[in-house]
Amino acid sequence: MTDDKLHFTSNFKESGFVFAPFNANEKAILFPIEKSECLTEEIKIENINANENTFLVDETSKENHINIVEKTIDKINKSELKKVVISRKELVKISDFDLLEIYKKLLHNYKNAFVYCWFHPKVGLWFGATPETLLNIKNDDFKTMSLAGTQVDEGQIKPIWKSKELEEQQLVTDFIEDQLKDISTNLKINKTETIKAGNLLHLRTKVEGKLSEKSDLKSLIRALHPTPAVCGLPRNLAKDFILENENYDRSFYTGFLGELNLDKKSSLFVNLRCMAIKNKTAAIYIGGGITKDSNAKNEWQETVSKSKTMKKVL
Ligand SMILES: C=C(O[C@@H]1C=C(C(=O)O)C=C[C@H]1O)C(=O)O
Repeated sequence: MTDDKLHFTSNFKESGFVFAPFNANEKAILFPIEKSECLTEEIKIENINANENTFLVDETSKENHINIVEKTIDKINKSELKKVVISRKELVKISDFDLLEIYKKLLHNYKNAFVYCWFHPKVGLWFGATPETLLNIKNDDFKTMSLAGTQVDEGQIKPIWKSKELEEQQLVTDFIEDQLKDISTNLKINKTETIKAGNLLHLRTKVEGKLSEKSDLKSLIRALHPTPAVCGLPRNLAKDFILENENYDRSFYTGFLGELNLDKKSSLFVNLRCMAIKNKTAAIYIGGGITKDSNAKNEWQETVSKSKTMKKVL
């Protein structure tokens, strides 16, 4: 960027790079294309040190997370809530911080993720390696996905998914279909498949369609974000529950980021497997979907597994 001012999107008709928070009522930051300089550089990623550090479990965070997950399961059993994504933030001290080294390690380790490093002097420094596309759109043809359900990749040839994960992911697919049916045509829901994201496996269903003439990019983004992959169902109830109970600010985690209206294309990703760096401390953000069939200890373990995506490069 050619200045350090904060710019925001107003209607998603602007061009540039967008960085949007989880809370869709808050403004999305824009690096406007007319104030940006695009440089391309090839990054060599050989000689990557593959040492894995060990990180101690913070027992207080563990207890807090288990408590809030139990409260969420209870709420789901007693209300019309079907799913809520509960997350937490874990602080990790970094001894020798090297921006380029971290970025190279992310690229090296997560070949099929959208790997990014984002900085604004008034907001801070973020890194991520996300497996989830919010939206790819060219002219009016768009692609999105339903991504949910998690298990650790132990090299299993044909992973077996329990009904909890299958149902949880189906909720996301049904939500996406429902949200898109009035603003699109030619909607196609593909077969559900297993994908690998770092040390984890997820269930993914690709969805594609054509944006209706009477609709626009803003309504498409609003229809999708936040999906129940990162928020819950019903969306507004889940969002209120998250804002009241998570006890911390998700800020840009589970928001979205990417290129907006460049050459008639937008490529937006859900901000997952990410961290914000401040004062030699990384704040790693991790969460998971809670349904009536969740087990609080397993949900804690799932966030520990997800945190390894970022810990591996620190
Ligand atoms: C919320 C996160 O991931 C999301 C939740 C998942 C789940 O509950 O199984 C799986 C993939 C993502 O949609 C995260 O990584 O922090």
